[in-house]
Amino acid sequence: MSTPVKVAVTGAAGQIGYSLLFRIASGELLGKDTPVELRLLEITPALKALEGVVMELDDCAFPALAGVQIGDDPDVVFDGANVALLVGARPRTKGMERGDLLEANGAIFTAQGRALNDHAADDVRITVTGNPANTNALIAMSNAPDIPTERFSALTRLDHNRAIAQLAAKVGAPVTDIRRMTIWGNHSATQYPDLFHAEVGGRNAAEAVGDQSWLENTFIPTVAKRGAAIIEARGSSSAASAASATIDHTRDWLLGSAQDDWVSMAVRSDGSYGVAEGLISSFPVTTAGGGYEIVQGLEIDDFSRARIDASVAELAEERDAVTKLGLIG
Ligand SMILES: NC(=O)C1=CN([C@@H]2O[C@H](COP(=O)(O)OP(=O)(O)OC[C@H]3O[C@@H](n4cnc5c(N)ncnc54)[C@H](O)[C@@H]3O)[C@@H](O)[C@H]2O)C=CC1
Ligand SMILES: O=C([O-])CC(=O)C(=O)O
Repeated sequence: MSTPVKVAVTGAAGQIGYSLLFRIASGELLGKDTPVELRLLEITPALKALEGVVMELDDCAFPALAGVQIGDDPDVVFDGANVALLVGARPRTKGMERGDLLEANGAIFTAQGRALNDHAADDVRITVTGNPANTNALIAMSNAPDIPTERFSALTRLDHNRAIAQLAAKVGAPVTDIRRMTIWGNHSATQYPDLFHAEVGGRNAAEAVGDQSWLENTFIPTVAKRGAAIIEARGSSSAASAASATIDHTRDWLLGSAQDDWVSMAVRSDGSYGVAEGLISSFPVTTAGGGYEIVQGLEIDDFSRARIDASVAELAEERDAVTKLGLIG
């Protein structure tokens, strides 16, 4: 058997962790033939619960699971990590926006950015799921000067998957018919799910829908506010779907995404589409060989421009707020 890939997961005893760990261990992240060593980080009071989760992982006798280590010290848990899934953070509750978590969760990502910088493997790739995900990724990246900036990403794949599901239901097509969905901007209520470049069975999705009012007044708010709707219905924030999207995002990044399609990832802006350089903003990207490229050359009309700009403005505000808090230099 080859050397196990070390996959670190933070917040491993939480709701998302409870779904995510089992899917990684069963081979859904890296394939059933790639051995995985899990490195699980929690805060000290949650270690006992985490021990219980590890007992359950043992009890699954997953063939690809080569080992599990747990701990509360990121310097130890991240040692040699090839992949880091930063999930651990306080989730929002009813009535909060994700941005309300900036201060509470920001401190976590300074410490974890530093620990990754000093201890992770040279090829580490980092996915931030913990909210506010884009700005937490920015904080981690800013505190890890030795890790190339393109190794940091934040999760907007859940929004992307939600947008696919809503569109598929509207046009009565299977989700497999939908390609080239894009989420632009922040993983927040300002995000812009874009139907003008998406396709249904090869046809432009906005044309296939043929209903600008639905697109504007139903589709965009439904996708953008889906997280709040789940909290309202379930009493706690989305977990299994967030774990599933974390797998989709990271698997596609590591192993490559489908030809003739693209995925949405929040990555460091290089200035593409007028998004201020340095912000972690969601773009359409293609992935191959463990890297990504922002899809270039899409025409952005005034409707889309205004929505992208609004979400990017919010990201700039979040960046300014965490700069004031001293979380980034
Ligand atoms: N980007 C996205 O699409 C989504 C993001 N989320 C976010 O993911 C995060 C986790 O959500 P849940 O698992 O539901 O929350 P949870 O509260 O069930 O679990 C979070 C876990 O993180 C742990 N934790 C807190 N501080 C930590 C630290 N410094 N190091 C390691 N672990 C730490 C907690 O002890 C807890 O076990 C939240 O911020 C939530 O808002 C949730 C859904 C979707
Ligand atoms: O809405 C929340 O707080 C959790 C989340 O990020 C989502 O479900 O998209």
